[in-house]
Amino acid sequence: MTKQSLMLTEEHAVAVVAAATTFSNFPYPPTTAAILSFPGYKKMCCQIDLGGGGKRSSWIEFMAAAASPTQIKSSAAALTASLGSGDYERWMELHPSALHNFDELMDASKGKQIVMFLDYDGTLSPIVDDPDRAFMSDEMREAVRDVANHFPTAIVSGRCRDKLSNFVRLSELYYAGSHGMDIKGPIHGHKHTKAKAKAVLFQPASEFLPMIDEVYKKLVETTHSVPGSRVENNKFCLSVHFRCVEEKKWNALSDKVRSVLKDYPKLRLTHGRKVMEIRPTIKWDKGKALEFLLESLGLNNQNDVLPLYIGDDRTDEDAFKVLRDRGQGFGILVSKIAKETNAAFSLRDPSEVLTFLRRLVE
Ligand SMILES: O=P(O)(O)OC[C@H]1O[C@H](O[C@H]2O[C@H](CO)[C@@H](O)[C@H](O)[C@H]2O)[C@H](O)[C@@H](O)[C@@H]1O
Repeated sequence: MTKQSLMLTEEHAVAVVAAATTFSNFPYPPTTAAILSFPGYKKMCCQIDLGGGGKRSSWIEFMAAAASPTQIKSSAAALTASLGSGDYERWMELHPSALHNFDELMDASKGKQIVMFLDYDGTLSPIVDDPDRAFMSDEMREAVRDVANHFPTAIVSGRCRDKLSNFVRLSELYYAGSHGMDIKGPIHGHKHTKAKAKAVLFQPASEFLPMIDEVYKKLVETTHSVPGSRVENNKFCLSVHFRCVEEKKWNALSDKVRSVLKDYPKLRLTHGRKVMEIRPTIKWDKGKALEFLLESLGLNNQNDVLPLYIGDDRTDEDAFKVLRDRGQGFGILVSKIAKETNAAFSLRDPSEVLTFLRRLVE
C-alpha cells in the first residue's frame, strides 16, 4: 500500500460517495463468505495491520491512516487515485447503508425483540481532539433515551464506565465500559424483557486493577516529554492518545509505550483511532460483553431476538463478528471510507446514527 493511500481521511471519502445499491448476485445482506469472495475486497478496503503484535512499520502506518478531522490535506482527486475509483461504491454494495435499507432491516425485525448496542466515541459523539470534551448532543441523548424506552439498550465503549455514564447521563441504560470489562445495568432491568430484577455488575478483569494503575503512572511519567500525548485511565484499560502529537514524534511515543509494556506480558496493545489501547490479555472483548448482556437480559437463547450493534472502531469488530457467527441481528459500521469489516450494514457518521435511531423509534 502506498503512503498516499494510507493518508486517507474520512472526509476525503465524501467526494466519491454514491448512493448504495443492492448487489443483486449476493444474499442480502451479504454473508461473510460472499463478501470475502468478492474480487479485490481486501484491496478496496483501507487495509491496516491492526494486530497487537504488529511490526513497527504497521504501527506507524496505522497511525498515519487513522482518520483525523484536523488533518485534511489531500484533495478528492488524490483519494480517487489512491483508493481506486468506484471502490467505495462497491464497498457500499457489500455493506449497504442501514438508512437506505431501513425497511428491509425492519422487515427482518418483525415479531422480534430488538436489543440495541451502541458504541460511544465516533458513534454517538463526534471525534474531537480532547477526549474529555467528546460530548454527545442533546438531540442524540434524546434519541438514545427514546430508543431505550422501546428496546433494551446498552452502551459499549473503551471508556471507563463512570466517565461514559457522565457523558451519556441516562440511568435506564446498560453500560459496558473498559471494552466490556466493566458492565453495569439499571437497577430494575428493562421493562420489555424478562431480565432478572437484580442489578447486573460484572468485572472480569478486577485482578488487573493494581497493575493497570501502576502502568498508568509509568506511562504518564514516560510519555510526558512527548508534546500533545495524553494517557487516559479507563479503569481496566488505558489509552495513550496521539491525535495531538506531531507525526514525526509518533515513532518515539510508540517506543516509549513499548518500553513500559515489555515488563508486563499480561497486558496487550491494540490500536484505535489515533490511540494506543492497553488492556489485560484475558479473553474478553466487546463481543463477549454483547453475549453477556443478552444472557443477563434473559434473551441469549431465543430466536425472536434481533440484536443491533452500531460502532465505528476496530474493537467493535469483535461484536460484529459475534453477530455474524450467530447469524442473528446485524452489525452496523460507522465509516465514510471502505474498511474491512464484519458488519452487515453501514452508516456514514454520528449524524446518520441519529437519523437511524430516530427512525427506529418512529
Ligand atoms: O469504544 P469507544 O467508545 O469508541 O472508545 C474508544 C476510545 O475512544 C476515545 O478516543 C477516541 O475519541 C476521542 C474523542 O473524540 C479522540 O480524541 C481519540 O483520538 C479517539 O481515539 C477515548 O478517549 C479512548 O479512551 C477510547 O479507548
